[in-house]
Amino acid sequence: MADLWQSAMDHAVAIARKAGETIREALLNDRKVTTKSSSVDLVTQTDQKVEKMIIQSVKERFPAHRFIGEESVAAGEASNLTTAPTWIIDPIDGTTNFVHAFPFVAVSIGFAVNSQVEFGVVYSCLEDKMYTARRGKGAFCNGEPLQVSDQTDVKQSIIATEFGSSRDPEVVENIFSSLRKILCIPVHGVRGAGTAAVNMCLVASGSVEAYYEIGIHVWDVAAGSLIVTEAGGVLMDVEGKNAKPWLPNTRPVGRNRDATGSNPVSQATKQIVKISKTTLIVFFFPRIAKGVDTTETVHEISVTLPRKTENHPEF
Ligand SMILES: O=P(O)(O)O[C@H]1[C@H](O)[C@@H](O)[C@H](O)[C@@H](O)[C@@H]1O
Ligand SMILES: [Mg+2]
Repeated sequence: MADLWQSAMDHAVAIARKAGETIREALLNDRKVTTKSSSVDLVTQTDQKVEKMIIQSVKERFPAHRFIGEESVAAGEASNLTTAPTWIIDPIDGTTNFVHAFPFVAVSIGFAVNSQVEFGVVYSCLEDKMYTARRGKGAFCNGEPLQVSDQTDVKQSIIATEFGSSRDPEVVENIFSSLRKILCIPVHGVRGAGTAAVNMCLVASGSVEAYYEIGIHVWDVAAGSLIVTEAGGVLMDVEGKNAKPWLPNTRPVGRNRDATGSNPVSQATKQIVKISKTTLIVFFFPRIAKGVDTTETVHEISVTLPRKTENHPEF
């Protein structure tokens, strides 16, 4: 049977490549930087230009499709995922890298129908690496199949993470408290490419065993989530259930907090230490909405294990 979404996926790959060219050209010129939610949450005209270019081109080809784009949401558009075919776009994932010419910058395009990601495309444009995944058909980098690491000892692992763009002391404290616990497992190392999408592709490639981040958006992870799962990884929430990080507002953090009266980040870290004996991890803390304190809105943790399992271990 013909694949209903293959032509959309082909279009996503082509437009991501074109966007990458625009980004590479822009790197040769001055980059005008402004800020969004904080003084370290950067945006450039290239982010906006690339997003417009992608949306325009998709609209011409697929006029009924919908969009959630990082810069459109920043400009005031709603970030609602319905059952309709929806393109979830981060035109430049790793804007801070782009501003500083740090060499990991990605175009991330996820495509969801009925709240399920059908394909994901992450183009790491300075490395010229095109990561793709189609639901049920595997994950690839430049056409080569991807497989997550088969390492099962967290003490032999590299964990990827990012520090995010909040400098709120409580958020920073949470980040360091998690990091300290992870380093002291101990793990071989902690790394960060500066882009959530590339970090997830590094999990899919088996270059790092796990990735976690506090305060992430749907456009950062929509494409990467499918690339990870199609490469054999798993996304899990705090309770060890399959997480769907592309769905906003799945579980308010307030409940996690209220349940135990303690910080969800340290709870999560305890669980990681628990599960680290047999598994490796990715966990996210998606932000629910703009302008809401991350420490209050941390609501979900996803975990990636090196091997896909139907029944996740009990935590
Ligand atoms: O570069 P953008 O698209 O702003 O995405 C970044 C995200 O906002 C940060 O929280 C993360 O730390 C980065 O890894 C993302 O890539
Ligand atoms: Mg971005």
